Amino acid sequence: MAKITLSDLRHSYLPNPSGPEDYALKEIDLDWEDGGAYALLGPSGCGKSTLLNIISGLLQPSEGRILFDGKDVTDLPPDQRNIAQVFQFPVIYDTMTVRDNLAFPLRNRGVAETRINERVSEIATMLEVEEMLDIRASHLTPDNKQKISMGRGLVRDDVNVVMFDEPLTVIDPHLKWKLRSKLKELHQRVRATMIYVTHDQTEALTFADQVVVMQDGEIVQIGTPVELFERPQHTFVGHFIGSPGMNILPAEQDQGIIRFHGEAVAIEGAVTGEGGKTELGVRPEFVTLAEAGIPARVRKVSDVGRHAVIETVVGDTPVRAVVDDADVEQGAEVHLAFRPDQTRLYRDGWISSEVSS
Ligand SMILES: Nc1ncnc2c1ncn2[C@@H]1O[C@H](COP(=O)(O)OP(=O)(O)OP(=O)(O)O)[C@@H](O)[C@H]1O
Repeated sequence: MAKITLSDLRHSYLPNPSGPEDYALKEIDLDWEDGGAYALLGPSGCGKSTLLNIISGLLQPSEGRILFDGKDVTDLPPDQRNIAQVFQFPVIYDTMTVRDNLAFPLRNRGVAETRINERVSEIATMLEVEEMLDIRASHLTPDNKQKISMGRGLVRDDVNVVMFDEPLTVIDPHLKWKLRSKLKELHQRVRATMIYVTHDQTEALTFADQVVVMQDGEIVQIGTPVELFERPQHTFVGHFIGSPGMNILPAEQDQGIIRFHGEAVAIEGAVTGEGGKTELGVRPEFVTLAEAGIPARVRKVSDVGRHAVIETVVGDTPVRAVVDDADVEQGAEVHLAFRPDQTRLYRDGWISSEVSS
C-alpha cells in the first residue's frame, strides 16, 4: 500500500479556463498516509468523481502532480497505477462462482493457485461469505453481489490503494448499517490505504479515521469525525455534518461584543480578523431553553427517539435546539442559551474565533 500525495492539483473541463469558477477542482493539496481510512465527503457536483478519476488515471489533471510513495504517477495510465476500485454497482461475472469471482483479480496477475486459495478463503471469512463460495454469482441477492464486488477489491494485497465510490448505493437500507460497519472492520484487519467516496455523512463518519470534506471544487476541512462535529472550520461543514446541522446565525460585531438579534452572545474565545460576513455557529446540541437569554418563540417540537428537536425562531431566524425532554409546546415564548465554549464565530464562512486556553 502507498502514501498518496496530491500536489497543487487543479482541473477544468474547459479548454481555456479563466477564473476559479471554471475549475471543477480548484486547488487540492493533500497527503493520504499509507494504511489510512479516508472518506471524501461532499454534495453532488463538488468534484469527488473528478478527484477519484484523477487518482485512478482515467482523467489527466489540468495542473499538478499525483505521487504514490513519492513516485510521480501523473502520466501513468490506469492499469499501471495498481489501484483496486469498488463501484456503485456490483462488477462481477454472473456465470462464475463466487470463488472464481474472488480469485479473478489474482489469476489475472498470475498469482500461484495455492496463494489464490489462501487469499480467497481469508477474504471470504472476513466478509462472512464462506458458504456462498460455490454458488454461481447470478443466484446472489444484489447485497451479496456487492459484498463480492468489495471482496474483489480487497483480494489483492499488492495494490497502492482501494477506492470505494458510493459502494452502498444498491444496498437495502436495513442492511446498509451492517455493511458499513463491516467495511470499517475490514480496514482494521487489512490495513490498506482506503478512500471511500460518498455524499452520505453517516457512511463517511462510520468508515473513516479522517474525512476530507469538499465543497464546490475545494477542500473545506480535513479532520476526524469528532473534529468535524466539534469545531467545523467552515459553516458549510457545520451545516452539512450533524442531524440537524449547526445553527448558522447572522451576527454583528460591535466594539468587541458579538450580538445576535441585538443580544450579546459569549463565544469560545478571542475573535480573530475583522469585517466580512459575520455569523455565529452553534450546534443544536448546545442550545438550551433557559430562564433568561435570547427571546425566541417555539415553532415546532419533534420527537426523534431519545431526543427532541425544538425549532424556534428569533425574530425571523430559525434556531434549533436538541434536548433530552421537551417540556414546551408550539407557540410558547422561551429564552435560549448557547453554551459559550461551543459557540464559534465565522467570517465569510471561515472560523474566526479561537479556543479559549
Ligand atoms: N465530463 C465532464 N465535462 C464537463 N463538466 C463536468 C464533467 N464531469 C463533471 N463535470 C462538472 O464538474 C463538477 C464536479 O463534478 P463531479 O462529477 O466531479 O462531482 P461529484 O461530487 O462527483 O458529483 P456526483 O456525486 O453527482 O457524481 C460539476 O460541476 C460537474 O458538472
